[in-house]
Amino acid sequence: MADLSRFIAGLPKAELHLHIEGSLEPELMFALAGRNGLTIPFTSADAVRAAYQFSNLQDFLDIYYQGAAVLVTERDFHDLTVAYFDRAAADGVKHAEIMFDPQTHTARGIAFDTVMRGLLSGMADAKARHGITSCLIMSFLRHLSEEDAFATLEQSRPWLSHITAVGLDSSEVGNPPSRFARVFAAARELGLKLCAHAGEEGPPDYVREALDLLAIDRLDHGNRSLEDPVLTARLAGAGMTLTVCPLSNLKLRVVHAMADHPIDRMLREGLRATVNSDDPAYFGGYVADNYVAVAEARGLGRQELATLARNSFLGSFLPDEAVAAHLARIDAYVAEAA
Ligand code: HPA
Ligand SMILES: [Zn+2]
Repeated sequence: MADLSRFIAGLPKAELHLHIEGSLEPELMFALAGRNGLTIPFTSADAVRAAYQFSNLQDFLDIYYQGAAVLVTERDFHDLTVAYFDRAAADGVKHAEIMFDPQTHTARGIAFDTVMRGLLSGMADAKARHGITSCLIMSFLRHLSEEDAFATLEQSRPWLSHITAVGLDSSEVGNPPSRFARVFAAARELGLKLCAHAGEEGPPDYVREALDLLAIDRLDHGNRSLEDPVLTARLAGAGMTLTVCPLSNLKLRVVHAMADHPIDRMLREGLRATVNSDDPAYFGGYVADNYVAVAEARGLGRQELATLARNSFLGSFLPDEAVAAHLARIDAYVAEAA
């Protein structure tokens, strides 16, 4: 397995499903709380980690929004972003499309501009230090109203040249994509790409709504699509990218055991599946750990791992020439490793 881990770490990859707030490690959480004069209800970073036991998505979200409350200044968002990229660089990430949740911050009185300045300076730092390219996906919290999402889209207007896509995250069941059809249409009018979490806990119908009512460009998670063969064939036929997050699936009990993870079934069904970390500080691993986890549990070999890495660039919002260049690097890497 050491060989396969080394192969995975060196494999050029894009990360397409990463919530930057979900990369907040407990140590940084404590440091930021101290810097900002805030108290957190834990005595140590280890105690924070010990509390990360979830039985479903909502359990996780409750603790995740609480953790994000230590992010206050532009420097906090910058430091968070730099820490993610330093870790991602070690995992062979060459490009990352990062989700952020402005409403988690603006609801606490943090200015939209503060969030944007911190994230963008961290991304510039990552480009300079590691050569990693990146872009931003502004995600709407689906437990909040359509009106709130529209207000967020309005706030983002001065920053639109720095935002590539919108997303839809938070509590899925009971908050179907249909609630956000109008705000997604407005985002599309503004030239933004569209992503949505669907089929993580929600039924295949939610995935269908994301396709038919939101006209998404990319599907986040999508696991439960497999319950519906017609939907699965449709996703495969459309070349829809699924941003699958194995360790997240395990921690949030979307799968009962990694041995049951459907990543190889997805590939066999012709789905353009990718592997991502979602909220690595909460789910126990960054992107390479996710590749290793499915490789071990499902017996994936180098060819399948390379397919997953190729899919990550094919499913990215990078221009065609950049995608082609990354694919050529993967081919060269696989040939050299053989
Ligand atoms: O996996 C997730 N699902 C929904 N919302 C989220 N916000 C952060 N991570 C997630
Ligand atoms: Zn997610």
